[in-house]
Amino acid sequence: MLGANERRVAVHFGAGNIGRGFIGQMLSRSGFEVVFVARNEEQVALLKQQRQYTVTLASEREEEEIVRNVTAVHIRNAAAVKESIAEADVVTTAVGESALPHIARPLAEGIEFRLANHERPLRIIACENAVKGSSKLRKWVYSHLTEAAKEKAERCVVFPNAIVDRIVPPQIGDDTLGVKVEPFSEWLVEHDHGAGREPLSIAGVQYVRALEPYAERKLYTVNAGHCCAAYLGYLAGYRTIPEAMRDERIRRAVEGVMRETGRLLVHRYNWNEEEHLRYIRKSLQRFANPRINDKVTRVARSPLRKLAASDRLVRPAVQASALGMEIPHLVSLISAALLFDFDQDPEAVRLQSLIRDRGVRDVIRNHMGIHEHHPLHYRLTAHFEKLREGRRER
Ligand SMILES: NC(=O)C1=CN([C@@H]2O[C@H](COP(=O)(O)OP(=O)(O)OC[C@H]3O[C@@H](n4cnc5c(N)ncnc54)[C@H](O)[C@@H]3O)[C@@H](O)[C@H]2O)C=CC1
Ligand SMILES: O=P(O)(O)OC[C@H]1O[C@](O)(CO)[C@@H](O)[C@@H]1O
Repeated sequence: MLGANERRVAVHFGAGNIGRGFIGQMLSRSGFEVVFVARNEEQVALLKQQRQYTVTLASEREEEEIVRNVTAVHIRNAAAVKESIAEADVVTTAVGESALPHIARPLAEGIEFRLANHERPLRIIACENAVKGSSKLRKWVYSHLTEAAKEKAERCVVFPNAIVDRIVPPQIGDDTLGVKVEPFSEWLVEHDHGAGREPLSIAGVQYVRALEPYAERKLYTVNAGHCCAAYLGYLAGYRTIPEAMRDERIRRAVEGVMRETGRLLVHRYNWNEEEHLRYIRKSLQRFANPRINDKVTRVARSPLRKLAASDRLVRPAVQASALGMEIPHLVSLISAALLFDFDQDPEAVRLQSLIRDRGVRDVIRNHMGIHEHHPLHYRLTAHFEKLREGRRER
């Protein structure tokens, strides 16, 4: 892919599951030297020392790939972070949506340093489960830039939005850097007109002119369906997603949610129904993969983020309801999400304290943005109460 003396550098913020298990792997495959910016001291030391790690597929043959030409710098090593950004052709992130504001300052300092030296094009791609994650990151980064740097950045730095899809659960075992991942993967990036150049060639990346339909397809199908297995699985007492998916009642509910959002998507984008059904079936297969030991509490994590008006649950429910579509499975799923009370998840603890202190109607109105006069408000409240009662009686 590269000329003999050509060196290409990618800086990736967050050496976690998707960072090592997907983004780092693809960047390394494409011939980039990958510099992880991480906050875990042990990981930084190991990446610097070993310069490689192994990605194993959760498939029958458990194929392995060595991801080479990687290194790391600690997020607090400001000078090293700046220098890496100055050299980079692309910067990616997978730190979690809520951590984006925290990496904005080091990123902005790196951009200022870079722009003082040269104006080569730079792409910054947030690979988070977030609606328009790169645009949000751009706003935070710009809040730290001087006016002069902003002006230069307008000319040569772009923030194309992206979606990434691969199930990568937290890793178990002794290999601190190794990652086990599902065989499926998808990485879609908005075509970056901004810098006025050819999009950067990265293995596994598909460039699209309009990201929104794909983003909604992923959010409303894979993410909503996966959540359904997690929240219903949690209430039923299952530990892992594959265990929950073996419960026929839950499997049917997961499929029901994806069919409801599917009707909405097919209507909105005029898609071929059969093709979308194949996507749903593929998602069901992915969730049930017995080789992925994925805990229900991981997939259910951060319920306040997942219950936000713009996210995977409320947004399709409100859109479908506006079109007069029946959505009983989505209503059950959202009600189950409101009952997620895992005490090691800070957002679940906060959610439960909001419900306790202010009542569920307040959460539905103020957090989820569904007002009392909306038909969904009553249905959600009633279903939540029914589920809560059933749980008390058990
Ligand atoms: N794991 C998965 O299956 C998928 C995850 N995603 C998205 O990718 C993002 C990351 O998810 P995971 O990899 O699962 O989480 P993770 O917790 O394994 O990785 C996040 C990493 O970011 C690091 N981090 C957080 N704040 C930081 C900071 N200020 N500076 C430097 N590093 C920082 C953490 O130390 C951690 O290593 C999330 O937005 C998630 O929604 C998207 C698709 C699939
Ligand atoms: O829970 P989050 O942070 O949105 O991200 C993880 C989700 O994204 C996925 O990886 C799908 O790409 C699922 O594993 C999971 O539902």
